[in-house]
Amino acid sequence: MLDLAFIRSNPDVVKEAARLKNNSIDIDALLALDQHVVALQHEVEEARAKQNQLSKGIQQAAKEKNVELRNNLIAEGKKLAELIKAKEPELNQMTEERYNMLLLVPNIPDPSTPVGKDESENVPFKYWGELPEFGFSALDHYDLMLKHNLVDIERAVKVAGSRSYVLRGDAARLELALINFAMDKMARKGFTPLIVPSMARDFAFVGNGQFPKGRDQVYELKDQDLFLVGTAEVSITGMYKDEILKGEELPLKFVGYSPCFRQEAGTYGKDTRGVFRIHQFNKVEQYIICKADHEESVFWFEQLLQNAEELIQDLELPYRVVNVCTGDMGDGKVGMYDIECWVPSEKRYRETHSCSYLHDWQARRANLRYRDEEGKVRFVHTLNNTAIASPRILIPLLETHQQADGSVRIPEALRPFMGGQEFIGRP
Ligand SMILES: Nc1ncnc2c1ncn2[C@@H]1O[C@H](COS(=O)(=O)NC(=O)[C@@H](N)CO)[C@@H](O)[C@H]1O
Repeated sequence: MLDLAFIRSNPDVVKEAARLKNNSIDIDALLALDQHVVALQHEVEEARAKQNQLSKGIQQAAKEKNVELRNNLIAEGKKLAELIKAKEPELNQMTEERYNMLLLVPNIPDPSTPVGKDESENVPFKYWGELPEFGFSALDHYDLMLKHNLVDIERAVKVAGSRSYVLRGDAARLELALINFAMDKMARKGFTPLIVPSMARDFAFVGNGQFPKGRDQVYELKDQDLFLVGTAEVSITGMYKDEILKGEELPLKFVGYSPCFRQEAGTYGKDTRGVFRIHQFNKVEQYIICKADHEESVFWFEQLLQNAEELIQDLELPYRVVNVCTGDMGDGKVGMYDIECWVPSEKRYRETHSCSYLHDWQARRANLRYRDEEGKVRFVHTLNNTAIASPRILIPLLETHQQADGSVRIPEALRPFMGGQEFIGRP
């Protein structure tokens, strides 16, 4: 959410941001509604102030035994009370309507964000790693998993329906190893490990930006104010709601693990092979709460990217980084980098990480604040990036490290988390 004062004084900037982000919000309608609310608020406050004066007048008249004046003033007070009674419900209803519209206003993209209509216009700006030349007919991730009995989709579908899977044997161990590997590396970088709830209340989804838009991607628990998170980001954003953090304790640096749940509405028929796009997966999330300063946010934005790059380089996976364009980045972002790992079977890069900075757009929605060095209470800035998401990362990992004999080499960095094991599929 943007500051209403900012929208009032920069309507064209906000309209341009909405246009660039394919966001259909009507800023003129919002500002007209806002003017209506302000006028009505003023009317009700005026009436209230008059009422206070009147009650003083009534007391004074009573003291002076001036019955006629007292009766007139009481009658006037009654008229004011009726006016307030009539206007208040309308004021509350329009204030709610204005708030709901404010939730739909996108953040302003940084000038360095490429302008584009969709992901085809994201701009790759960094490549790392030699693309693998196999010299044998390489298998895709699903065939590799079937070959080594590492997955059971049929039985998972029996239990949980489409886009579900069972990881078996070394794939199950590999996923746990990757989670541990990521949590361990990030903890050594001073990020506080968290294991957060995968169920969260409505306010956490509104605060994070998943509600109201994107609600169709979220599983709801029947008859409770509880929903399944699609990312630990939602739970962490909700944790500090309404608190006032001390400036000196910022930045808060978290590495949060949680199972993640997504309806994947609108992706019917897309990425249906294997475990690329599923309803439930596990993710280790980097999350920063920092002071409200653009340079500080940009610093952490680059840090979060670098952390993820280090993790991927440790896994010896060729990748590229793309600067996500305005049409693909979503409402809340100021800037966004996706990391895409090379998937040999598809001969293209596929997304494995997503890194964003949002200034105070989430903080304003979730009421996340801090007291700055001047003692002023301000909204914080928030940022997030994937550290590891599995089984998505298993796809480039298994394919890239497959050997001629069909076994898969486990990267050095991962071996300590796999009991020192060097291969999958070798005795
Ligand atoms: N339906 C899905 N199935 C498997 N993996 C997924 C799915 N949705 C997202 N992911 C993985 O989770 C990563 C982060 O998801 S994201 O929506 O892009 N971004 C976030 O959730 C942010 N909180 C940063 O992690 C993706 O890059 C991808 O690796």
